Amino acid sequence: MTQVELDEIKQIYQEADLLFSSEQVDQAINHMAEAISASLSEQNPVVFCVMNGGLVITGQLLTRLNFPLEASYLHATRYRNTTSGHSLEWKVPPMSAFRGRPVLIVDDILDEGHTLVEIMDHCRREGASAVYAAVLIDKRHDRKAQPGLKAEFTGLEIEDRYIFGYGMDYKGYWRNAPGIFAVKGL
Ligand SMILES: O=P(O)(O)OC[C@H]1O[C@H](OP(=O)(O)OP(=O)(O)O)[C@H](O)[C@@H]1O
Ligand SMILES: Nc1nc2[nH]cnc2c(=O)[nH]1
Repeated sequence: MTQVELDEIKQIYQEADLLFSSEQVDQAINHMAEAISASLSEQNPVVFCVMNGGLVITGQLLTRLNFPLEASYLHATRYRNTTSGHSLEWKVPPMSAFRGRPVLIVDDILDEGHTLVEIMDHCRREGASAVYAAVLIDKRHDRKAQPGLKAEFTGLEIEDRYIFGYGMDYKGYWRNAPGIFAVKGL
């Protein structure tokens, strides 16, 4: 990456709109953890982090889930560090056995939802006894892969803008941003 490109990355952060502070996100994650615990604490689930974007929300959720579960990951990408979606590319299939067990898929964002639908279908085909999804963010628009598509557990809803922070990237950067930010003009 050139200095000019790195300067653009810094400028994106400086000019971005803060949609949710880290305190607000923290509260939302607490609520998600309570709802997930109420549904799954007796189910012995396998929890899959969807890399890369799911990294932060999965880590922050896991320490709030105080019941027996196994944590693992899978890696699928549709945006490939750009700001528009393509077909889903599987980089790593689910890395733990889950046949006959409930599965919880954890990701940062349900945007159009093609990513989650494909991952959940895959888990069902491979024999999960039930498949649940938890997403930190649900984006409000009418381009969902299926009308009315929702995750079982959702942290926050946002307007239809391109966002970064808490695992979500801008051109591969700012997954570490401590809040949910919208890119100026997008
Ligand atoms: O609902 P959709 O429109 O399918 O988009 C949501 C997906 O897009 C992002 O992943 P991305 O493909 O950018 O890969 P990443 O996890 O490496 O950022 C995000 O982490 C979700 O997995
Ligand atoms: N970083 C990021 N990734 C996404 N994947 C789908 N929608 C988005 C978004 O708004 N931001």
